[in-house]
Amino acid sequence: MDIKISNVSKSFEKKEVIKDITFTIPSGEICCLLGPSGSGKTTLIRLMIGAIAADTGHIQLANIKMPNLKMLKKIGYMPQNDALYDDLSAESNLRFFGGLYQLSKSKLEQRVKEVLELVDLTEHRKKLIRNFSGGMKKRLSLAASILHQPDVLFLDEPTVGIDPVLRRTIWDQFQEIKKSGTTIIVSTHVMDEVTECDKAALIYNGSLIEYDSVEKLLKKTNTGRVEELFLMASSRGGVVK
Ligand SMILES: Nc1ncnc2c1ncn2[C@@H]1O[C@H](COP(=O)(O)OP(=O)(O)OP(=O)(O)O)[C@@H](O)[C@H]1O
Repeated sequence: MDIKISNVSKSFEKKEVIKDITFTIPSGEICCLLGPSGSGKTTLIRLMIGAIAADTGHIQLANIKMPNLKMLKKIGYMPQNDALYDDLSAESNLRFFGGLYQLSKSKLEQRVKEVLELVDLTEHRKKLIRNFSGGMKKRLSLAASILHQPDVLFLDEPTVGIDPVLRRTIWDQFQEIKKSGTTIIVSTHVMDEVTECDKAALIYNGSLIEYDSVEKLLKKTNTGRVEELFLMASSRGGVVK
């Protein structure tokens, strides 16, 4: 499912936090959103999933204008802060989310089993979330976001607080999900994650300052190093043409 963002602007309390952004994410690609804290990445994701509406411009997922309730079943969203129920077990959390997506009972049980295996939490499925570590919560959030096999998956800083070994495992899972044709949008501050992506959108102070394949963006830098992309995203003046 491709995503077209056309001249989108959004203000909160008269402060414009997304400024006339236009770009298209092709179907089946992984696109990362890079930018310093407060640059507007989460707001852009919330606009794309239809959680909030743009003030001007529009967003289309597979040619359907957002927000659109019917699209919810096709979207997976892993928020920055885990939206899990502390007093429920891992599998009860998944069943709850599966109910929201209106999966049939048999499909739900099959998917709960599959996603728990994928994120390596099968043996912890009966544990309450309040007894989970941060990394386990992240993995369960990921499992919840892919339970209904979405066509497009939005991941807001999915590996914050996760050790490098687990991060590698999680990225292997993203690459597997991509192979099934799912489009993935991920916001990140982690250097090595950028090279896992097909394209990168550099966002600074609510504006899109660069959008291209990671390969081409790296060629535009002086050093060819990912660090420089972060510097580009952190300072408009740092853009190398
Ligand atoms: N609901 C809201 N009401 C008012 N201001 C908001 C709201 N949501 C976001 N903002 C403001 O919009 C700007 C962009 O925030 P956003 O969370 O999108 O940035 P971000 O790039 O995701 O940051 P981070 O990397 O720290 O998560 C910030 O100045 C933030 O304070």
